[in-house]
Amino acid sequence: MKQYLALCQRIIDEGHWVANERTGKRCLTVINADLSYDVAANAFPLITTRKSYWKAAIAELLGYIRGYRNAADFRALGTKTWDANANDNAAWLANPHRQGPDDMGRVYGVQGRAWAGPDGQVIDQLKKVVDDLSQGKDDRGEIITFYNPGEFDRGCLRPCMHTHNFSLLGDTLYLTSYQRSCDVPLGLNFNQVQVFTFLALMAQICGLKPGKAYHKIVNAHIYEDQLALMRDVQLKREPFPSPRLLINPKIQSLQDLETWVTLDDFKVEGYQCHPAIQYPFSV
Ligand SMILES: Nc1nc(=O)c2c([nH]1)NC[C@@H]1CN(c3ccc(C(=O)N[C@@H](CCC(=O)O)C(=O)O)cc3)CN21
Ligand SMILES: O=c1ccn([C@H]2C[C@H](O)[C@@H](COP(=O)(O)O)O2)c(=O)[nH]1
Repeated sequence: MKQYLALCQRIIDEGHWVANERTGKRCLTVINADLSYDVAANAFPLITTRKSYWKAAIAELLGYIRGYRNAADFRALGTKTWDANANDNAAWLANPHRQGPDDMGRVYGVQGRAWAGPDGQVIDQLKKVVDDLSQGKDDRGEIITFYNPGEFDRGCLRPCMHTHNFSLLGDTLYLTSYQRSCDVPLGLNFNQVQVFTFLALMAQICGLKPGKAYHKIVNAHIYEDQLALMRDVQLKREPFPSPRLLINPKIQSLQDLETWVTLDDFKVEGYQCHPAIQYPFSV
């Protein structure tokens, strides 16, 4: 939690104002942030200086793991976070590749599970990594990347957290995740949960111990209409200790994640937080 607050404070102290054409808003911006999470110690990086809707963040992760491309499927899992990008973005609504209401296009999970190869083959990046790690193998290329410039025109948004690189040292699993663009008040609250949970889940289904997760962010920003709430409300609060994440131990395979797992299989223990803050969301 301290590293999150330190990043927010750094943006306020050192940030540069950058105009963003896509949203029409200005963002207070810094370049480069390195966060890390101790998954071995189960220090779940939930924001405590406001109420965090962590279940929605895990629902997003589950949707990516399942290769979903439709905001309705994400809603069925328990999150509305893709509704606006799928349905309220003028450029995407006018895009001939959009397949009707709620379609997000070939984003995140589609690239992770069904990357289109040059000869028509479908490449399942996640399954390759799970199969290798389950056999104790790390070929130094255990990478799942959603970043496919050849198909940017087929999706509603370019992936923000775009690459997850797993590593093995003995029977301990590590994760390094890369993010090109980060909405620190809203997105990072979710992305921290996702990096942590992705490592915890992969270790569990591959029969490994979780180690540390490293989260590398390039452009970290606060939108102009979020700034006062962050500076004058959230940053004035004292953080509480980290809670713990409990994952149903019956989750034992990728197939389990694809078929029966729901948000009821995740619990948070010891979460103490300050009241909710509603930050404006930019589409
Ligand atoms: N501008 C922007 N910021 C983002 O963080 C973001 C995007 N766009 N587009 C794609 C996804 C969608 N994400 C989202 C979307 C909405 C919330 C949000 O509204 N969160 C609220 C309430 C969540 C709830 O009630 O479930 C929050 O207070 O955290 C968070 C992340 C993250 N990504
Ligand atoms: O997982 C996510 C997804 C999105 N974001 C934020 C980062 C930016 O504020 C917007 C995306 O806009 P771009 O113009 O494509 O950079 O969404 C996030 O923080 N986390």
